[in-house]
Amino acid sequence: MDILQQTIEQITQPDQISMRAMQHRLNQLTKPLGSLGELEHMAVRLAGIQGKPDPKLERKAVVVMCGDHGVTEEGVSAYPSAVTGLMMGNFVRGGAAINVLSRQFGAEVCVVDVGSRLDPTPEGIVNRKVRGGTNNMAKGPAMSGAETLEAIQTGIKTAHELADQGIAVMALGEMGIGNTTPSSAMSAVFTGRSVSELTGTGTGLEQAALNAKIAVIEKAIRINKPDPADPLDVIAKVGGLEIAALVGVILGAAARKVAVVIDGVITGAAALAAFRLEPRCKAYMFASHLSVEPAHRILLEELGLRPLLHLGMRLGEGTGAALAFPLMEAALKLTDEMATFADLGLPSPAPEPEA
Ligand SMILES: Cc1cc2ncn([C@H]3O[C@H](COP(=O)(O)O)[C@@H](O)[C@H]3O)c2cc1C
Ligand SMILES: O=C(O)c1cccnc1
Repeated sequence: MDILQQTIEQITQPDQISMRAMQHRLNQLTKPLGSLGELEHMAVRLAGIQGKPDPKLERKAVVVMCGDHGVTEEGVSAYPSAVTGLMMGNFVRGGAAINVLSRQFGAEVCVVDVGSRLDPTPEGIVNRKVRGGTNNMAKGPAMSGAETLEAIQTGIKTAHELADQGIAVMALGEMGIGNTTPSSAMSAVFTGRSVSELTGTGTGLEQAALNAKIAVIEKAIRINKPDPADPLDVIAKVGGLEIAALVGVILGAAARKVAVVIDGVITGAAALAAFRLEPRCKAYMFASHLSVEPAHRILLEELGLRPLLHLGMRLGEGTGAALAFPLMEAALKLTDEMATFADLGLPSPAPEPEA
């Protein structure tokens, strides 16, 4: 059996008993029932994911998957393809936005080269290059089926390595100039919505260039005919290497009972692909923020996930996802440190959980 199938079969439902225990604890705390809103849902979900009534987030990581895109030759990004490699150097030196946020929140940054054009892969970046960039999807499939599987396996392997190191939550990030194009294409194929409704300006295209980007995506879907019912076919034909690797990270993390935080539209497209491969992985996903890219809202709706933050961000790298770390930590700290009604000598306002 291949690694992908094995991983999918390892994904189970979160632990209901731990979730009930956490909900019971929340109900005893000195606050009106349910008044901590999403923070309460997060605490309950983390208990279920970790299978413990007192979940912990001692170690956190941001996984930044990097890949280049052949479709950039169609002028779909406001920036040249070489910026992918330049930013990879920036990640190593600690100067990118994601480095700053990770330092602030005490998270590790794991940068993986799955498919950049940069050669050699700089020291400090995990070299798991499947190939140096995809083919131009406006002319044919972005990748072969074998390359897609290899990139997904890279993500699974990365998730296992991080889980082995004791990482309790993985924020998903990516770097790949042009990658809002495959993300919109995948979103259109998976949801059946129109490309024009889903596609945004990415790094900042002008209106004429946005119209051209929409036409390129429509052409890629027309000529490749990805099968909406076959997520691997969709990723191969109109996806990307780093997007495939992110699908692997999500499935691998879910198999290891580790929470994953979705970032913007690119990680969102990977999340919907992972969900279509195995719906049970959704129980391990958290949505961090709502990106400016129009497809992101549709992707999160399709997944049934509510974003925690609305900051008008459109950066990627895992920056929105990292911002969820302090909120998750706040949720758990509240459940650990708040007094209960019993501490005040008052009766509990909530019924005991069922045995
Ligand atoms: C300097 C710079 C840093 C970035 N960090 C993330 N992205 C983001 O922008 C790219 C996607 O947008 P598009 O599809 O329009 O190219 C991805 O690399 C994404 O991570 C960046 C883009 C730039 C220019
Ligand atoms: O939604 C995102 O994360 C995003 C949007 C534009 C460009 N890069 C990333």
